[in-house]
Amino acid sequence: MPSAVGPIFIPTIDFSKFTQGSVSERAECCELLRDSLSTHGFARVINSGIPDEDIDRCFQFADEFFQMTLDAKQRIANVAGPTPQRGWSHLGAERSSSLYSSLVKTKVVNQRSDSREHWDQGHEEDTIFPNKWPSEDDIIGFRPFMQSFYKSCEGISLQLLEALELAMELSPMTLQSRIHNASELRMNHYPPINVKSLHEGSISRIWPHFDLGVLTMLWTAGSSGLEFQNRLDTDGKSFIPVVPISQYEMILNISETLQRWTNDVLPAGLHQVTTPPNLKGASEGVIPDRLSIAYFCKANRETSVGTLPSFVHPVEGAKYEDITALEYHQSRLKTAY
Ligand SMILES: O=C(O)CCC(=O)C(=O)O
Ligand SMILES: [Fe+2]
Repeated sequence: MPSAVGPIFIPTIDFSKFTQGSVSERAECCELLRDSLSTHGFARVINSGIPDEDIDRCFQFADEFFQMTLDAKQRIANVAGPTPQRGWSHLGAERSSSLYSSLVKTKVVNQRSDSREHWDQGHEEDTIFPNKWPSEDDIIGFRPFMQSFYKSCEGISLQLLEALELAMELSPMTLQSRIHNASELRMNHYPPINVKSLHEGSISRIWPHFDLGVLTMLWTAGSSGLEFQNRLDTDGKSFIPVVPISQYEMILNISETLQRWTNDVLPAGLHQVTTPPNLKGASEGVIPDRLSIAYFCKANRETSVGTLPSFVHPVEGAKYEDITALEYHQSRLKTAY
């Protein structure tokens, strides 16, 4: 089912064709996924396999979480720095613009901040970087629900990787076997903001950036503002607004690790959250609150994020050196604080 995104058509991919379809539907789904991801850096997916009511519930919890008192949030504050993020990060804590400028080695534009607070959660069995849970008195039922939502996302992310392995004719488990315990679930809250403040240029909801992991699965409850770099544009300066066709649509993007593993065959999708299309030309007005949920499927910490043997170019070799995922993430994250 094609859907319009500005002048560019991005197919909406029905993932149930992969999980429940015939042999030919499965193959077609894998190809659509690979083509959308390799052309645009992202794909639009429906019927991901997460029940709609769980997505609704997760957004309700996100709403409750960010409405907790400042004290309750501060008790579970993330310690800013290069270690995997856990707990609550205050408005503007992470600077996505520095994350990007450090990668492409452009000069950091000072004072560019993100008008966003967020919550990060790791794998339950991660004893090195344990989760920081709010108390049951502050938010009832949050922990068991979020633990089970994380597990559902983990299962879907492995199915998506399996589909990519098939589409790219990789040996089974090439990608899946490299994922274990380091993925992260994030909830973002963007408070209401004046259009004027966004247009002025020092604040964005989130500045253009790449995610660090392998793949990101994102839900935005149908709200707009998310944009991906338009790669079909010759100077690469324009962005494609992504307005979901339903509140359950999942936006899938390629992140830095998969770009490295595939030696740039699947380049990461540059994205940002900014003024929604209907307010682009406005000089006045307030953009309402926005919530999003992102599951960052990440490589196992000890796994190399260097080019995988099957992607090493026969003449030019590997573009990306062997370095563990933990070292890589830490070197990247320290630029964002
Ligand atoms: O809120 C969104 O739509 C995108 C969030 C995002 O890019 C991120 O958390 O890395
Ligand atoms: Fe992102």
